[in-house]
Amino acid sequence: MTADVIDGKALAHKLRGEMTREVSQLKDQAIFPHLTVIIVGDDPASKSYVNGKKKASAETGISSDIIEMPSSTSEDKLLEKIYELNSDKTVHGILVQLPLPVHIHEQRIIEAINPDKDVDGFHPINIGKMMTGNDTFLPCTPYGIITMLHSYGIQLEGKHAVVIGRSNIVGKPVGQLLLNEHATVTYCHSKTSYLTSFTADADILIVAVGKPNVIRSEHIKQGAVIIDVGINRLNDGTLTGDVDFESAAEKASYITPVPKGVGPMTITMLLSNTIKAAKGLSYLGG
Ligand SMILES: Nc1nc(=O)c2c([nH]1)NC[C@@H]1CN(c3ccc(C(=O)N[C@@H](CCC(=O)O)C(=O)O)cc3)C=[N+]21
Repeated sequence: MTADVIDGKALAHKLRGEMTREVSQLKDQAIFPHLTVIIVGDDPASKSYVNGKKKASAETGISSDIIEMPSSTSEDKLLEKIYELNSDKTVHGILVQLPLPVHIHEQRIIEAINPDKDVDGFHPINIGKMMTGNDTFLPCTPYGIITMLHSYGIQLEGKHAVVIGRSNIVGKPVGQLLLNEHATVTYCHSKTSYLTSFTADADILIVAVGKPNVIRSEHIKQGAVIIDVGINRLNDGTLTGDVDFESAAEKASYITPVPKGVGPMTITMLLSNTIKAAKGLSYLGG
């Protein structure tokens, strides 16, 4: 068997086309969706992601601005900026690019963002709503993964979904969303013993480790769906995932590539959340 390749880029393109039409309708009602991205420091990878977000926003008719702050910025200074954006009625979405410099307490920053503008879906109020299955801003990468699976008609109900990785931005929330879709979910991580005993039973395998080639053909079940969330930049500049694509594709039924898999979907769901914010989702009003 050779897997069907899930084309995240093409799906992202299609969804962005639909969003472009929605944004233009909002503009007719004098609503101008606007996203503000804050980037602290000058990590080249972060800068490149932020530029991707700006470009995708512009293509969809969403205006955006990037606030660049030096890596020496104090936590108080960053909080002040967030409070200012929280009360700015022209700003619908606020995204603080992660990771932040070590002297800034990440959780304190996330909690300072108005949950109604939290287009990353990282605020504890929004995480709580996601966990209880209520309408909210879903974290972009997990939301993109679920959207991909739905769009390819992949059944989740009753399936064994195995998530490798337990970060707050990918592993934990993607497992929760799969559970909400009635999958049976197993979380694996760096301390898991006998990893292959779990991966070999996975109908759906989500790999979010951050190391190339951690999953290969021998880890997976015939016909499994493989979602590769890894983004690893090799010394020669090429981008690669966490999965050995060639060998895994021989056994899988579906597989996502890197690049052009999960990455473009992440940005697309950020745009979707920004549109939702502009339409005025209220965490009190529901
Ligand atoms: N507050 C916050 N929110 C985030 O959503 C967030 C973040 N911080 N920090 C970093 C990660 C990473 N991330 C990516 C988004 C798109 C691609 C993407 O589009 N990748 C392209 C390739 C891009 C390239 O070639 O560099 C692809 O996979 O095809 C990658 C990575 C969002 N993140």
